[in-house]
Amino acid sequence: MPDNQYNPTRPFVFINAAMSADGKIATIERRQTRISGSLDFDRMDELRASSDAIMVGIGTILSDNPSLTVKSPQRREKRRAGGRDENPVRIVVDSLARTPIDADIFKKGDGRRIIAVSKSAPQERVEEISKLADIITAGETGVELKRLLTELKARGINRLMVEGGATLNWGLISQGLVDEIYTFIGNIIIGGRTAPTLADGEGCKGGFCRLALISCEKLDDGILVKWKVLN
Ligand SMILES: NC(=O)c1ccc[n+]([C@@H]2O[C@H](COP(=O)([O-])OP(=O)(O)OC[C@H]3O[C@@H](n4cnc5c(N)ncnc54)[C@H](O)[C@@H]3O)[C@@H](O)[C@H]2O)c1
Ligand SMILES: Nc1nc(=O)c(N)c(NC[C@H](O)[C@H](O)[C@H](O)COP(=O)(O)O)[nH]1
Repeated sequence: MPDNQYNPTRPFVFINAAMSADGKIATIERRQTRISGSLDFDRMDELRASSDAIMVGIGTILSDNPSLTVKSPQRREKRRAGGRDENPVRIVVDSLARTPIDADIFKKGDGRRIIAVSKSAPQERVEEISKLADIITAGETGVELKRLLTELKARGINRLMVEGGATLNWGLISQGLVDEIYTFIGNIIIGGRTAPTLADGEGCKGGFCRLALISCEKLDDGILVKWKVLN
């Protein structure tokens, strides 16, 4: 799998997501729904194990409370044998430092965590979280994603997996900061006008983000589609 080590300013960035046949990644209540089958979860685990870091938005932490750990003991062992932590660095884009201190990303698994905040984050929350994670401050009110990625590259992160959600995906795609997108499309319809999709945010007003198809294959009871982002 390619790494854009030729890009000196940011890591190779790919988004991995599961969506329903109607393009939703969760319900209107933003409740997590099982879309993937076991083969897709295993593929996702391999992607986690092959990445230097995994990034999510605070919305995903608050609704799903993911641990973002590598599940397979063999894959964790392989990472350790290669001199790396058994889990990739876990990163939350969290402008106001709202990540709960009892979140599973802190409670489960070994490895480093980074919480990316803005200058508007309350100081006492930042201090509390800094006991559990490194803090990167980038931006005045929201996290400046381009600056954050530059900082991550400087810290040795060359391959970054993004696991949503809809707002963070949009932020990265709309700023031309994504190299590839992998979507598992499952055999359910979720529906709902306000249910999150792969990319929400403001939406394109002109100039759409163009993609080139890398591959498309049947997996579990759905399909896995891989795209290269042309920008
Ligand atoms: N099916 C899947 O593969 C999958 C994966 C992850 C999440 N989800 C779903 O996505 C939903 C969460 O998505 P969401 O859109 O509510 O939240 P999100 O996870 O995308 O987090 C968005 C938040 O990140 C913060 N942020 C700071 N700076 C930002 C910037 N520059 N750009 C974008 N965001 C920035 C903001 O507080 C923003 O509200 C949940 O329902 C979850 O279940 C599904
Ligand atoms: N790939 C994927 N398929 C799904 O069917 C689904 N519902 C999610 N939802 C996103 C969720 O936030 C995480 O991807 C993990 O599924 C959480 O579990 P972890 O404790 O981190 O392993 N993701």
